[in-house]
Amino acid sequence: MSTASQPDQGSPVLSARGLRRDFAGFVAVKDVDLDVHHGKIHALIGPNGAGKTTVFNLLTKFLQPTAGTITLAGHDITKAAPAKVARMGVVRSFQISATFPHLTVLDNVRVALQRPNGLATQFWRSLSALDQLTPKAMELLQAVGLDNARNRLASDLSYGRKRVLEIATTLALDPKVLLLDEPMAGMGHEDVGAISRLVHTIAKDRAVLMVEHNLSVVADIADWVTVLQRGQMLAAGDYDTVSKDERVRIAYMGTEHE
Ligand SMILES: Nc1ncnc2c1ncn2[C@@H]1O[C@H](COP(=O)(O)OP(=O)(O)OP(=O)(O)O)[C@@H](O)[C@H]1O
Repeated sequence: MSTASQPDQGSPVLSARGLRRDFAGFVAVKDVDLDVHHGKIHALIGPNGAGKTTVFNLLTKFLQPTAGTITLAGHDITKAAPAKVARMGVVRSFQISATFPHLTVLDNVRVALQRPNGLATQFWRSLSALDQLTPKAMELLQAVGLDNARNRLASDLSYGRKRVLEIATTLALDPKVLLLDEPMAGMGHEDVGAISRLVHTIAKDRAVLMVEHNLSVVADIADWVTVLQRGQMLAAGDYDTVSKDERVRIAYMGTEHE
């Protein structure tokens, strides 16, 4: 498709062209082009099995593409290792398991701040070294609205606030591109509103690529939407445009969204 580019946005931070991934002869992702821009939210949507997670894994280099190119700020990262890509600022938010349930909210963020690349927690630093990270950790907790819960154990937080903490630990890595994998999954109505506002705020300072099944959230906050079906791009454009696309309507027909 030729609709990957968003008009008048300047150069994309993260860009993929002709992305393809085969698994033992099965083509999970084919001919995918997408651009993720600073200050914008790009949503990747599509029915189950459409290839969204595979695209995420390709962009973060957890999977090597069978074909295609990926560039970050103009540098070709197609063959770069996951740790390098993370160090260059492409950070994927893993789900709640990325936080430590028996640490406090503050300690979770302090530990995240001492990680060099977000892929592994290194050995613990001394307490005094962690103390130096407290002001920055508090700044992050304030930004996401968790400062009043700083001394609570992560395991005691509500589901929605655990997701917020998880986002805070991801922000500790100061990503240029933040990839969010279904940030609203399992959320109640109130939490969806809060996380949507948070993602919207976060995207002011970075590029966000988000896989999200909740289409009203996509309608509210996504600047650009790519629709995948059976591994291929079905449509790309702003939400109004893609939601009116007959092929997209058919792809979603029979689901709760249409
Ligand atoms: N490691 C793998 N080996 C073989 N097939 C795979 C592998 N990973 C993904 N697939 C297949 O690739 C296709 C796309 O899967 P993927 O998980 O990327 O879709 P998705 O859009 O994220 O789906 P969902 O919304 O259900 O999470 C599916 O048919 C899946 O079975």
